[in-house]
Amino acid sequence: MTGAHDQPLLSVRDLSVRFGLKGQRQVAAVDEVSLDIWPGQHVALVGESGSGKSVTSLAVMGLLPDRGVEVGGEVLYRGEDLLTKSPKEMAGLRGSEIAMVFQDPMTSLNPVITVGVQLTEVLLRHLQVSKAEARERAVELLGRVGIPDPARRLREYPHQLSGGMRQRVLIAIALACEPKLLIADEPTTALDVTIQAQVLEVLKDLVADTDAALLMITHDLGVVAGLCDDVNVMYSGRIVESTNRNRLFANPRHPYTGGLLASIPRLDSPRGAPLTPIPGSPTQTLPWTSACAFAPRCGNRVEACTERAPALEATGDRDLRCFNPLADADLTGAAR
Ligand SMILES: Nc1ncnc2c1ncn2[C@@H]1O[C@H](COP(=O)(O)OP(=O)(O)OP(=O)(O)O)[C@@H](O)[C@H]1O
Repeated sequence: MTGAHDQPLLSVRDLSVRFGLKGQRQVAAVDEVSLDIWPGQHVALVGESGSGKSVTSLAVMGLLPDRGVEVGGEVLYRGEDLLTKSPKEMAGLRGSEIAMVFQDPMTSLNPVITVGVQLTEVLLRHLQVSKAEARERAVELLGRVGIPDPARRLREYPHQLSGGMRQRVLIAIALACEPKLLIADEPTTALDVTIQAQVLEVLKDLVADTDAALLMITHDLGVVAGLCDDVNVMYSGRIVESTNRNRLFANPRHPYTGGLLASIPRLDSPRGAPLTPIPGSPTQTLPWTSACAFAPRCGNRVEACTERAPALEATGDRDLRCFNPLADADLTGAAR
């Protein structure tokens, strides 16, 4: 593997993940997904529940189940395809090169092992350090993620910590070995709104301190705003719009992106102004094979949308999968 900055750190090429046995009905959870993350870059994968974000991250981490799943395409990490690595090789990369923070700290942390043991375990497995050095580093890490009295907290069990603290512990564990790539899957969804902001701040600082690249997986474009350089919007397993954050926020072109943006609360909107939800639900999708999956919910729908699938096309300042995109800064087109 090379360490050069002349290639993306992670390059996902035409990834597809199908659940179900061959020859039987298969569900395409992820299809035609391509994205690049350069060293130190922060990239978001955004979409509603069930759009395939988590499955994409599990494929990158080599954590999909062995059976009943068919994975296609390439996941190039520093130019080497992770999909061809053995489970042992992937276990070696996880934690040291690529780490992940999951949504729910209660299920990611082992409830019967102290926080200290869980944190030092990672350090001992991946770094050439003694037990005493690992403990010292664990105390330092807990301090860095803003946990008061870290030496005492190390002796505690996950249930003795608040939700926000548990999520900070998970961030500390993920960044313990200074991975080059951190994948954060809805890291603040399970937390109260005020705690969410604090935890995001901790994550942002630590990622910046360690110069890690970040893949942020979220349904919330608000989370993306202060954190990510590039944004990939996913709908029903495919990327529908992909561009730089500022362009996406100033001028969403896919009606689904427009809908996502219109549904986040804004500080500059008048008091009491209603939010505009995207009509329908993600269950109202059409198969991508013969239509645009978003068509049943789309206010910009034209005839072609239910006749054939739009391809993801480079349109100058972004990649877009849409027959009738929104005009400049038109946020109203998504809601009918
Ligand atoms: N083990 C599995 N077997 C069958 N289908 C699965 C499996 N895991 C996920 N799926 C399906 O894949 C699709 C994408 O799921 P995924 O969890 O990636 O969505 P998501 O966008 O991350 O949503 P959420 O935010 O709710 O986790 C869904 O339709 C889901 O039902």
